[in-house]
Amino acid sequence: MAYVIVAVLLGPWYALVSALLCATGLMLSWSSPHAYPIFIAEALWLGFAKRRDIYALYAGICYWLLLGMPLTYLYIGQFTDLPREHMLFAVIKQGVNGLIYISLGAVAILLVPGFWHFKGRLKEKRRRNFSTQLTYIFTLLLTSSLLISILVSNHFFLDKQQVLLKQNLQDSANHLGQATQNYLDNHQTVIANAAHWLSQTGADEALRQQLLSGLHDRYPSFITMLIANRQGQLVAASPESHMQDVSMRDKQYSIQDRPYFTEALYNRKTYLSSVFLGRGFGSDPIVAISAPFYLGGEQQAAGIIEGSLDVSHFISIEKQNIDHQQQSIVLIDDKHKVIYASKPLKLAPLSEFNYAPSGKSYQTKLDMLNLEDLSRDSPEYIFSRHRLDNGWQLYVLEPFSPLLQLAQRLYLNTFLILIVSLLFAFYVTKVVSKLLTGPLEVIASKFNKLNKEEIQEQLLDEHSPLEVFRLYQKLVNSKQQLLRHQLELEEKVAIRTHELELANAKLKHLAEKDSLTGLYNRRYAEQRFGGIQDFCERNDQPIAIAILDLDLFKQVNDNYGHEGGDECLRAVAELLRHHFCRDIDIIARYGGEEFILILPQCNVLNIEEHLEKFRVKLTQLVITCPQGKRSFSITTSIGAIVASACFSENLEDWVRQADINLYRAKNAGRNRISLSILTPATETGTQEQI
Ligand SMILES: Nc1nc2c(ncn2[C@@H]2O[C@H](COP(=O)(O)OP(=O)(O)OP(=O)(O)O)[C@@H](O)[C@H]2O)c(=O)[nH]1
Repeated sequence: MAYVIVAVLLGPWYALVSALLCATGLMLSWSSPHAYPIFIAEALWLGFAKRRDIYALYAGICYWLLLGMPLTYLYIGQFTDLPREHMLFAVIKQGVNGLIYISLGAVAILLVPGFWHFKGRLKEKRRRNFSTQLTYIFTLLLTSSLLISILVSNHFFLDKQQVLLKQNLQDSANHLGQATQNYLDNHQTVIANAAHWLSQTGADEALRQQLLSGLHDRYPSFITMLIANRQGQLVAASPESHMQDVSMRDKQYSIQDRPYFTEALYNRKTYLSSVFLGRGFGSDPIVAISAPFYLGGEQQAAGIIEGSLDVSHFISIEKQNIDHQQQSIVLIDDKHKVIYASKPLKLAPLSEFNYAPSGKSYQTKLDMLNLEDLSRDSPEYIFSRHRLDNGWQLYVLEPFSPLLQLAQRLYLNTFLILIVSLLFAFYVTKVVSKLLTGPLEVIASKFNKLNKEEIQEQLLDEHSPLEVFRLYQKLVNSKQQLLRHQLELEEKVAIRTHELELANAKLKHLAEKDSLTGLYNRRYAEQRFGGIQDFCERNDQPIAIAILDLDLFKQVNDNYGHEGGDECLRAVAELLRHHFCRDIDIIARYGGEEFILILPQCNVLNIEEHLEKFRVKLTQLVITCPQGKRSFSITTSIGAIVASACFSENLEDWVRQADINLYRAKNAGRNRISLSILTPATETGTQEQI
């Protein structure tokens, strides 16, 4: 968890250091270096995944499936003694463990305040959509809670199974141990009673044989029985045929060297031997029970009676364990030699009972052993033992593999449940996020192009959450208000624009026109002349410029007042507008009682006539003074020139020439026209007047 958190918060290189420390700790605790490659690779993987802004859990799942589990498999196969059939389990367990600590680390990161997050080397953070975020959080919580709950319940279940198993084994060991004890005690009592009976009945050999055969019939667990005298010579045997076999084979046959003989005779007690191979009557593994008998009140024993227990008869003990058929038993004597062992164990009687303690690789408190040397494929057993009064031990063994298989099944189920749950989580989250974000997306897309009519329509269906519906209503209200404001604004702008246009027109009028006469002013005439001259020059056309100066205007003012003068100026202007009515002509008030006419593209031949007509019209014009209703007329002197447009681009040059003519006209007696047509020769300096 430590290096998962470091990888996500601080990036791959800090994670590498952290994983080194963590793996060292694990190595010291497990004495296994496998943590180094697996966890260092994992830390780097998670760190680099973070740089690509991949969620830790998704990166972790990929790591364990693609690298972590294969690496674990290789490691277990190469460097451990784990039986092959448990490898898959170990690999899955490691993968599940990996997912647990990654998901816990990822949950912890969710709780870490934002300012701890390392952003220095991070590539630009992608903005994730709601569905992706929801899927991750849902998957993370599901994975961590599911894994923890399943593993905790598995743990308790397996723990309970182990306790039950241990208890069963203990019960079986106690029960079967007690049964073995009773079995031995019974047979020892039989031999002791027989010895007592021999002591009572005296030395009649025929009677002894009869007793022995009768006893043997009643206790078939004895494979053979015998009675020997103090010298170790047989006096009776059962089956009786053994007696003839022995006497025929060796007249001097004696059992003096047998422990069951010496122990019983000299120590004068009922004796139970360890397991040994019989000789004389056969060569079966047997346990001898012997007891001394006495004759005629002698202190010394007169001989012994002995019964050889057939060790295979201990199967009767095993049969008592009918309820636990999976359990096996091993009965060993005080020298650790096998007296009896259940068939599946394949332990021969008299073999050394060697076993190695095992189970270190499993987290279990059960007592476990391995019957052979701890090698890969040797079966492991859980065991319990019972010590008998004579030092013998009864082991009850149960194979460990069913419990292990149960644990494996649980882990495999956990793994499968996890995968199914993840798929389910993806599906559910998609549905949920669609339920949540669908209406928002509809609102977002529709509001983009929403107009007033569309707002009235109901866009959201009845499944949309209340909060989203309220948001929708607020947006609709806002949009309606906005549209209202927009309309009001548009109206205001239209009014303002109209006012502005009027003001502009007024300004333009003021800037271009003469307020008294309504004609263009001098400034306008000067501005326009450049364009007109340029146009005519390119088309090689002449321009006529005429300056009109009203004659003796001062007298008009004097005689009729300024109102009369102004009215006169307005009347002249009106007449000018009517007479020079071509669109391209420019008529402007040049100053005081002076007017200028700019007449482009004029006909040189009839321009004078045109001016003359105006002059005559003016003389005929009757001007009525607004005050006093007196009428008068006026004349004008006109100085004009006609020249090619290339004469000059400055109006002043043209006006200067026209002024000269005006001066001439004034001097010549006023009310006349003085016109010059400037030819190229005259344009350079001299004038030619026509
Ligand atoms: N009423 C009125 N008089 C103006 C206006 N502008 C100039 N005047 C007068 O026009 C008169 C021009 O007189 P002058 O320049 O002496 O010339 P004139 O009396 O016309 O004599 P000649 O030009 O030599 O024929 C002056 O008395 C100016 O006051 C105007 O806008 N209105």
